[in-house]
Amino acid sequence: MWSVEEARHYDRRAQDFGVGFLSLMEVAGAKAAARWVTQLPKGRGLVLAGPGHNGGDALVVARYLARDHDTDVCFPLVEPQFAGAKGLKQAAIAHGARVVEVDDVIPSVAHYAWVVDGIFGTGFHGNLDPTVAQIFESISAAGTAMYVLDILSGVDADSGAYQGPPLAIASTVTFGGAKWGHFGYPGALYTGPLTIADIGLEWPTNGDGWISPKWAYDHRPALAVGAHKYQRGRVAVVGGSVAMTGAPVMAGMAALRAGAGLVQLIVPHKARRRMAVPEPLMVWPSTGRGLLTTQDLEQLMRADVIIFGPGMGRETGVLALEQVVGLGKPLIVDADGLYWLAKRPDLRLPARSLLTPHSGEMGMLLGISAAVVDHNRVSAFHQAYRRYQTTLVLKGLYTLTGDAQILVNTANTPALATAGSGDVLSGIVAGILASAPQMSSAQAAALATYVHGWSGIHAARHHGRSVVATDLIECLGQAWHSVETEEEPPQLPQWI
Ligand SMILES: NC(=O)C1=CN([C@@H]2O[C@H](COP(=O)(O)OP(=O)(O)OC[C@H]3O[C@@H](n4cnc5c(N)ncnc54)[C@H](OP(=O)(O)O)[C@@H]3O)[C@@H](O)[C@H]2O)[C@@H](O)CC1
Ligand SMILES: [K+]
Repeated sequence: MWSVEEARHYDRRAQDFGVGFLSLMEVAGAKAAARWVTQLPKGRGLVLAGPGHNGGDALVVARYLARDHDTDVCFPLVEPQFAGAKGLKQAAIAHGARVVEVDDVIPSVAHYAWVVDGIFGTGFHGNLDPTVAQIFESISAAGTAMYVLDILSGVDADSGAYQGPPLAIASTVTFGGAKWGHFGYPGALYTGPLTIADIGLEWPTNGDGWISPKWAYDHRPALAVGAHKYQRGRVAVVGGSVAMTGAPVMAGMAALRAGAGLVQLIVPHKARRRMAVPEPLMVWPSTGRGLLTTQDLEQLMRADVIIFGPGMGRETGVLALEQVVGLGKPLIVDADGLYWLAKRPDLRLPARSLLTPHSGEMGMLLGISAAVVDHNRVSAFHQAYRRYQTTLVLKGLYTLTGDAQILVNTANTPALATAGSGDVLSGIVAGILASAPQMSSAQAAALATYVHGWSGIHAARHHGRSVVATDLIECLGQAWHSVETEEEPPQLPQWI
């Protein structure tokens, strides 16, 4: 995973070794063209080439595609200026590409069967140029399939910010490494299936990346053979309120299915009376009214991992949070627990703890809006890590997990955006942490997020658009199977 600065760094390193940018561009363009040549829709296509190196990639692509497809090339701004660009243009023409004027293209964009976007890549900054915006509006209206070089023009490659119209992206081929913008908002919506072309640059060493099937397989905890339920790890869920009785139950059931040997819910006694508790869960009604009693704390001392927050509500909680932190057990602060933590950012969480916010809760933790979080999720993540010094899971279309190093979850599906889904996730993390004492919270966070995503994928296969959170719990067995068999999630980026 690369920032723009890192992409430039590896680019410069290649030049230092004497690998010129024209050779890099040639490999990049040739690999992108090879990826697309057999999958392009039938009919004449348009290659849009910008003023920089992204435009150079586009000229290489045009040369390869023109041999099999009717290919027009248009320069919406100016032709690429770098040394050698004229030659690339002439070569594309010699292979059959036709250069067309932008004024002729704008009214006729709808006639093209496909469009290659090589206007801007990592060098984009500021606002989308009006001419480009106009072309994109026409492509958007026509719904034409777009094939993107590196990253969609107008998307900030570091954050994923994008102001242009919605476009149908058939494929993105990026070079050397994926960029954060491919997984940000709304950039992730305009990436489509992502392919990373190895163009001979060095491998990134920053440790950021995504969760691959092999990573998940290698990190799955082994079931302790012959262990009894106490040895498989004990989870306590502190949460629930009269209005929200389901959340701790879902977290608890998910923890069991994720590997915990025993799960106990610690809920207000008034809430207990309204709860339907499945048999495998134990319940401890608390009479503490916002403060945990000595007996509650005795119960909690027996747990290996504590989840704090599901269904807790926002009437009381800050004192109980202080008490739970004081126990020194690995703590998963979720849902309303995060609301209370935001009021006490000075609290230092015990080792192996983690926070599982969505954008809104992350905003609360940082004192900013959800929109500001989503504007640059990676930056918000780093900021929260600096402030709370603990492992984080920032939930979303592409969930980010980790600490100083971030892993992106690739087993994601829109089906996960349903009430209770977060409770299931915190249960899975707790189940993994409790049953695998050797595992770090960052590893458990990544694995849990991946398993949760797979549950969503399986649940969506069974229930289509009607997935509810309890389906995610039902599908956990299949999710673990996908981990065991190293199945590839549908959105996994591919290397070529
Ligand atoms: N990493 C690697 O090793 C490899 C990278 N490769 C490729 O290089 C790409 C990066 O190339 P790049 O640096 O030339 O930047 P690119 O995105 O083409 O655009 C810069 C041009 O756009 C202009 N411009 C910017 N914003 C604008 C705006 N709002 N409105 C109008 N104009 C605007 C900007 O103008 P300026 O900032 O100078 O004013 C400049 O002229 C990368 O994405 C990949 O495709 C491959 O070749 C293989 C090796
Ligand atoms: K592009």
